[in-house]
Amino acid sequence: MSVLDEIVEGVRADLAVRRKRVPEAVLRERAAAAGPPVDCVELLRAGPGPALIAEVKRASPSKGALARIGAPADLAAEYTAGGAAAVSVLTEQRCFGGSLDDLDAVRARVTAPVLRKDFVVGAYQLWEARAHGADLALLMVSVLAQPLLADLVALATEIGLTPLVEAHDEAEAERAVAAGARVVGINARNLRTLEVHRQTFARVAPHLPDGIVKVAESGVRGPFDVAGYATSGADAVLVGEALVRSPDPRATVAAFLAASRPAVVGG
Ligand SMILES: O=C(O)c1ccccc1NCC(=O)[C@H](O)[C@H](O)COP(=O)(O)O
Repeated sequence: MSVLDEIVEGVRADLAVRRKRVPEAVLRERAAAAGPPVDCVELLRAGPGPALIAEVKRASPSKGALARIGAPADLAAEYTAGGAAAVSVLTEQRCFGGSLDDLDAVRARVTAPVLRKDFVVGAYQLWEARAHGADLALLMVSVLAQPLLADLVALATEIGLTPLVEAHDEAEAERAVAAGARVVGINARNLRTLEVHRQTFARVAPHLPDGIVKVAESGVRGPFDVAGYATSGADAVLVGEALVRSPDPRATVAAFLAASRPAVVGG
């Protein structure tokens, strides 16, 4: 069984417990009462350089524990003070140490759009995301059969979430677009081997039609990697580890953004 298969198996088990505790009908009511979501499509490509999506990530299967994040809301506030356009919150518990409590805390603190980053396998988790105030939700092509992927893209959009549809290669990128995605993430991390190949974005992005918002995900170690993704045409870059390990996340976000902005002549 691959790492991804193991993660998804755990997600399904945890989901079964939550479904019993909180019926979908309750989530739907809470989703209706949640604040209005932000349409993130335009926001992510507002430019001049790529937008930065800063991630609250406590741990990962590839690296184990990454950072003690006592107050995810404080971290998110530092991210947005540094210029992050959106905050990603990993809510998967077993491998990433995240939770819906983290999502709630971040939502309550920042006005920037919040991405629920998890391994979504069905509609329940989208209702959950909206009920907890998320504006975006991750959908992974590698986890979902095509008809379900298309259904979830449609449902997410209908209930006010912007789906960030994640692909790892050209075939998955094609499936993301066919499913109706307007925002496609290209993840440099092979989720079966956990190896990171930063050149994946430059290879796959040109296969996406104009008008699709292109998000480069994973593998940023420093400003040079953000600049590299910008040069390859990324509208947005999603960064986790480098930010949660930083002693000054606000300054690191600002430095990453500065590295990818076109120089201002005479400014
Ligand atoms: O991060 C992992 O090890 C990982 C393993 C298996 C599935 C998903 C995983 N990460 C999720 C992500 O996509 C990243 O958290 C995100 O792109 C940020 O990556 P990074 O900046 O490299 O922390």
